Amino acid sequence: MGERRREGRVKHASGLIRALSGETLTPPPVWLMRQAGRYLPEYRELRAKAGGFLDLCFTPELAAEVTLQPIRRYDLDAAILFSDILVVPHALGQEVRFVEGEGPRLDPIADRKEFGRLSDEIDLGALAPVYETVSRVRSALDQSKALIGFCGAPYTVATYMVAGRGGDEQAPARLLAYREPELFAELIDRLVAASVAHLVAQLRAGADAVQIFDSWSGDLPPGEFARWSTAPIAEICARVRAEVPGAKIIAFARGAGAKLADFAGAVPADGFGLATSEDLRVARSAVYASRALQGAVDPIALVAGGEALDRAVDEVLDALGGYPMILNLGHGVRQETPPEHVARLVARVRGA
Ligand SMILES: Cc1c2[nH]c(c1CCC(=O)O)Cc1[nH]c(c(CCC(=O)O)c1C)Cc1[nH]c(c(CCC(=O)O)c1C)Cc1[nH]c(c(C)c1CCC(=O)O)C2
Repeated sequence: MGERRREGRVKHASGLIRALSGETLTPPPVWLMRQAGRYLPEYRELRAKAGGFLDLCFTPELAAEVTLQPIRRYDLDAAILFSDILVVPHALGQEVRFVEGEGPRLDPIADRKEFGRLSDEIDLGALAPVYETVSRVRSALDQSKALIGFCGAPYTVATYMVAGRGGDEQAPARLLAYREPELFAELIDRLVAASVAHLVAQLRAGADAVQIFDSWSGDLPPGEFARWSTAPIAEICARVRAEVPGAKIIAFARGAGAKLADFAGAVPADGFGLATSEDLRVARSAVYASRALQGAVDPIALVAGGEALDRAVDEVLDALGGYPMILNLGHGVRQETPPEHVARLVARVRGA
């Protein structure tokens, strides 16, 4: 077989997938949580035409365009599917609305009777436009770039399903977990199964990796964290891999802090996301050296820009460099971020 022909058949792995396979790359691959969104003028323009936020998520042509906007502008190493973690409760039959300027609103699930209204299984047909978006983006994206699919972790999604809203409203879910642990466990199990199905569908549609976002579990005390965050996420990883062997997975338990060592010991993910507040050197020593760490530039340093941003990037590169890493923020890009600061961050990472 000629050299040329062989080359043509080899799929060259992107930097993100190589880092998730345990390679140390200098410079590391870079992408940002919430890299698409309201800080970008081209997003706001398209959003104004799309109607509601969920309409945008469920219109493949537009959702694919929004996914690609930050790649065109910044040449990032990975695109993340434009969707939301709350499409899962939607596909389980819970009413989900996005109220302009206020965030998500759901019909809260406070007791067994309300839990009984949920579907037993996720309706993947209702999410067909999401998987079509994945395959459109994968065809449009250069092979050197990875496409990341995602879901919310069961605990984080449950906080929205129980409270009916976001923000600092995790108390209703925590109360339910203490008062009716069997009911809460059933809700978490329902979400584990739904998350596995949703992630497998994204991987089969062309996603190269998936990230599990646990935005709120960091606040839990260790015993509750082990039960409602670590165990369900570990189960999702194992069940996804049973259906898609070799699937690449990033687990982001935001603000796990000292709980990270046990979390990373129990969760068989390829990479672990770190929040802004983590001590990165402590985190590095707490996780097997072959697993990639991802993070954790302060999104507020990205708003500030200038030399403060350069320093924030350098500190992350110094703390996580020399091992497999992915440069990201410690949480999503904020709406007030000047778009040119993202270009500065990418240039700094690449040593330009
Ligand atoms: C908790 C959570 C949600 N959604 C998500 C999380 C986990 C990560 C985190 O902690 O931020 C995850 C998410 N949400 C969105 C993405 C798309 C991909 C990306 O660019 O990262 C991802 C990965 C788009 C979005 N999801 C949402 C928007 C804004 C919608 C708009 O344009 O009006 C976007 C771009 C809406 C959303 N969706 C959610 C909230 C609380 C809100 C309202 C707050 C806000 O508006 O920022 C739930």
